[in-house]
Amino acid sequence: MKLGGRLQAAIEVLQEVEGRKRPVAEALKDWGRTHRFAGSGDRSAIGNIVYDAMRSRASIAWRMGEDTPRALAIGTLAFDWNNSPEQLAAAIADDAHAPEALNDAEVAAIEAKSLKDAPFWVKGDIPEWVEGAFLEAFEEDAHMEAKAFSRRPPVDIRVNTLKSTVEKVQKELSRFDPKPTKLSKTCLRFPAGKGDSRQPNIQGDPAFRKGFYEVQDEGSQIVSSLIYPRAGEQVLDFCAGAGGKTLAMAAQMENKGQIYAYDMNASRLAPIVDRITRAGVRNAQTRTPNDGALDDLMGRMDRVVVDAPCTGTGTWRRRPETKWKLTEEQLEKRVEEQQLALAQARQFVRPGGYLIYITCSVLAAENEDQIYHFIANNPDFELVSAGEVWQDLYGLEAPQPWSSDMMSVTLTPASTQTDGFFFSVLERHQG
Ligand SMILES: C[S@@+](CC[C@H](N)C(=O)[O-])C[C@H]1O[C@@H](n2cnc3c(N)ncnc32)[C@H](O)[C@@H]1O
Repeated sequence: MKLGGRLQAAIEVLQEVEGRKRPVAEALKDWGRTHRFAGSGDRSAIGNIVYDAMRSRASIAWRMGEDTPRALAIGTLAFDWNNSPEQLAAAIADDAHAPEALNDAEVAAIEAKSLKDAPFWVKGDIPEWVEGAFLEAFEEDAHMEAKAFSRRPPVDIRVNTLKSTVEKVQKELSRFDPKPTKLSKTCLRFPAGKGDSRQPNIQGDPAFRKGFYEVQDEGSQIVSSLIYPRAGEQVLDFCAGAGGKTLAMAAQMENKGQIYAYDMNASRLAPIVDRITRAGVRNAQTRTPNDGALDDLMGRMDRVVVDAPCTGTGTWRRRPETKWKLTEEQLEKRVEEQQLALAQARQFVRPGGYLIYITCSVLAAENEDQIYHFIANNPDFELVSAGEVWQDLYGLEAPQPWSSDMMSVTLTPASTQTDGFFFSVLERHQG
C-alpha cells in the first residue's frame, strides 16, 4: 500500500474508534482481518497514524479546525510526520485507494500550523478537565510534562536475572540494537521510531520463550526495585494482576523467601501461572480470591504491595485513546477502590513491616492525597521517605523523579523517560 491508501485506512480505523468507542488495538486488528491484502508493514504504518492521531488529538483538532477522523489523520501526517500540503496532495493523487483530495480549508489549516492562542490543555494534549491537576502538580514544568505524554513510547524489556544477564540478552537481540537505560539496571530499550517505522517483534524471539526477559516499561521496573524486597522476606502482592511486579520482585529476591500473588479478580491473575513457570520463579505462589484465602498471612508480611487500580494516566503514551475517554466519575470510582484496597491490605503488614502504595497515574487525587488520607485514618502507619531509597539505588547523577517533598516518588515521561508512576512506602509501627 502507498501513503494515500494507508491514510484512508487510518481514517476508517479512527471512525471505528470514535464512532463505536472501540479500543485502537481491537479496531486495528479487525481492519487487518477484513483487508487481507495489507501486509504487516502496512498494518504497522496504519497503526502508527492512528496512535499518533490519538496522542495529539486536541492539538491536531485545534489546528485543523475540526475533530473528525479525516482531520485527525491528515493532521497527523502533516504536523507529526512533517508532510507538506504538496506532498499530501501528491500522495492522494497518486493512489486509487486514497481519500478525497485536500480541500482549501485543509490546506490553509496545514499551512497556518499555529497553536499560539490555544489553551493549555490543547497545547499539552491532555483532557480539558485534567488541566488544573497538571498545572497544580507540575507548576512551571506542566507544559513539558503534559506534552511528553503525547510522544511515542519506546519498548522496554526487563532482563530476567534468574535466567540471563543484560549483556547476554543485548547480544541475543543485537539485530534490533537495544540499549541499556539510565536508571533500571535490568532494562534494555528499543527506542520509539518516527513516521512509519516498525517496532521489533521481541516476543517472537526464542529468548523470550525461554524466559530470559519480559516486556515491561522501565518505570514499572523502577518501582519494583524501590519496593526493595530482600531475599528471604515474606511479601504479599495484593493487587498482582498478571504479575508484572511479582516476577520482578522474585528476581530481586533471588528466588528466596515467598511472594504471595493475590488479586480480587481471578481472571486477571490467570496468566501469572505460565509467566512464573517461563521465568523460572520458584518463590511465588498464587492465592485466588475465596473466603479466607489470605487468613494465614494476617499480620505476618514484611512487605505488602498495593499496585492499585487507577486511571492509568501514566500509560497515556501507550493507550492514548484512554486519555480522551477518562471521566471525573471514573476518577472518583478509582479513588474509592484505592481506599478500599489500602484498608484491606494494611491488616497483613507485620509490626515494623511496610505497606507499599503504587499507581500508574500522575494525578494527586490518586497519589499524595490517598496517602495523606490513609495516614490520617491509620495512626499506626507512618510515611517513610521513598526519596531516600531512590538516592540509595540511583544516586544524584541519574535523572531525578518528580517529588513534592522527597517522601514519595513520581516518575513521568519528561523527568525519567518512563511511563508515569507514583510510589510511596508506609511503615507500620512496632507493637
Ligand atoms: C494496576 S493492576 C495490577 C498490575 C500488576 N501488579 C502488574 O504489575 O502487572 C490493579 C489490580 O488490582 C486489582 N484490585 C483492585 N482492587 C482490589 C482489591 N481490593 N483487592 C485485591 N485486588 C484488587 C484489580 O483486579 C487489578 O488486577
